[in-house]
Amino acid sequence: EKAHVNVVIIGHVDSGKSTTTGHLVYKCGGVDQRKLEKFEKAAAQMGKSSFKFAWLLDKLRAERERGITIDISLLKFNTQKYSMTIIDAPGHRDFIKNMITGTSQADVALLVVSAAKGEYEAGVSRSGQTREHALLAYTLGVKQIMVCVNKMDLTEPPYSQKRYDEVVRGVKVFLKKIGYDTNAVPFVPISGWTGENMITPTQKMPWYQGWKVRLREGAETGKTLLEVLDSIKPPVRTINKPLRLPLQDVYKIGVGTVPVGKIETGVLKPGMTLMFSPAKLTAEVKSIEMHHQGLDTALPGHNVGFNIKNVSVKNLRRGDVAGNAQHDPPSDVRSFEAQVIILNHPGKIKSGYCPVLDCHTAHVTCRFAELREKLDRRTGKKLADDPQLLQSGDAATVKLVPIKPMCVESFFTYPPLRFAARDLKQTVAVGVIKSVEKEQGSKASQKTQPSK
Ligand SMILES: Nc1nc2c(ncn2[C@@H]2O[C@H](COP(=O)(O)OP(=O)(O)OP(=O)(O)O)[C@@H](O)[C@H]2O)c(=O)[nH]1
Repeated sequence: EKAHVNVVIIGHVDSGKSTTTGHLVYKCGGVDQRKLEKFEKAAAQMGKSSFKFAWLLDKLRAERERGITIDISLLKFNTQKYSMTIIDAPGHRDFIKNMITGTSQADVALLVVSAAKGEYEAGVSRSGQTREHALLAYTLGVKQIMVCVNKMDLTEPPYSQKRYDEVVRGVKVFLKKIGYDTNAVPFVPISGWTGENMITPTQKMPWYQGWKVRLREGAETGKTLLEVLDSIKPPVRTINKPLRLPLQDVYKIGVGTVPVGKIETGVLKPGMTLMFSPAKLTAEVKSIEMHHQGLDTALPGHNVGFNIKNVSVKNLRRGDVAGNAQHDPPSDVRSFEAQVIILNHPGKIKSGYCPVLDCHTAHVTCRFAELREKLDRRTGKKLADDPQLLQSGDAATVKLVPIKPMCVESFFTYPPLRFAARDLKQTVAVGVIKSVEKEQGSKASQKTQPSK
């Protein structure tokens, strides 16, 4: 079986995320041929002069949202080495909440940047989303990123090396500032629309020698996007940890209740008794499904749906976390200590500030109960105790208190669980949780430093 990778597609509005993704899914995809033919026919009947990949993706999204199937596998494609599930991340500002939820589940990010005249500039401008998405991805722990420089057919002149170099230079500068090792970040010039360098190499950009082309001795062109995706490092899965499965959604299918989500740590098996937090419910797993197939064992990274007994769909919701009732079950927290970086806040933040926290799949308002330490953003060293105020650019250790029950874990014990704080329709802070004070009063704390 191929290793499983979750990839989040990020980038400015209209950079071509849907087109590029639709193209990959169409050519390498997890969609069966009959369905594709149906869509192609429908497109032709609607008088579309050509088959649009973005349109295909919309249709697939709609099918998924109708909730007939219990998993979210429709947006899936295969490279030679990996089975990739695409996590949707709409580029519109108001949808950034979804993007955070998506990113917090991703193993790798694919940043789509348009090279078309004016579009690259808009994307990296102050109001553009290119930087914000990349910064969020990094802070939420997605340390592998690849960049496709899209719409190369629209540069002036078309397929311009000069324009490509300009875009790569600009993107490298801000990726480096964010913290990415830009020597390890592949860049691929593509057209998601006409297909150059997506699946097959092109002669239209002979100047493109690609990323680590030495791996392909004698190659005349660089790696295609598909080859680059194939060359990512497989994600490290925390299989030996207790189970943590944040719920993405809960469906009622027939008489059953079917929660859906991605396993972050541990293993899920039929017959297991689960504990849900903060719902404080237990239930037995009847069956597990992924990509329409039954599973005996589901592992970290798997996006699964599972059938449970004797729990009504009303009692569970997105943001709940499932764990093994017999092995360090999840529990809600009274408070937690977090290391945060303030990104965008027009004024000063004082204790008592209440943004909404997006952590794994939960969205819960949390109070900045105490500002404990101000830190050096780069080194993490303490600059001052008990700061009165925090503002954009500051890093700090704070105590947070959720205003309603919420299950979170320390980043050190459960690295995939990261968070972002939102207010005023923007991301005001991002961070990792250092320790939690569980509802029963037991304090779980780790003194180690966050791994980079
Ligand atoms: N010529 C050309 N057009 C493209 C290319 N990629 C995307 N487009 C067009 O650019 C527009 C935006 O593409 P989308 O794929 O919808 O962009 P998106 O990033 O998913 O947009 P949002 O979901 O709104 O953030 C559409 O009209 C596409 O047909 C490309 O490589 N070449």
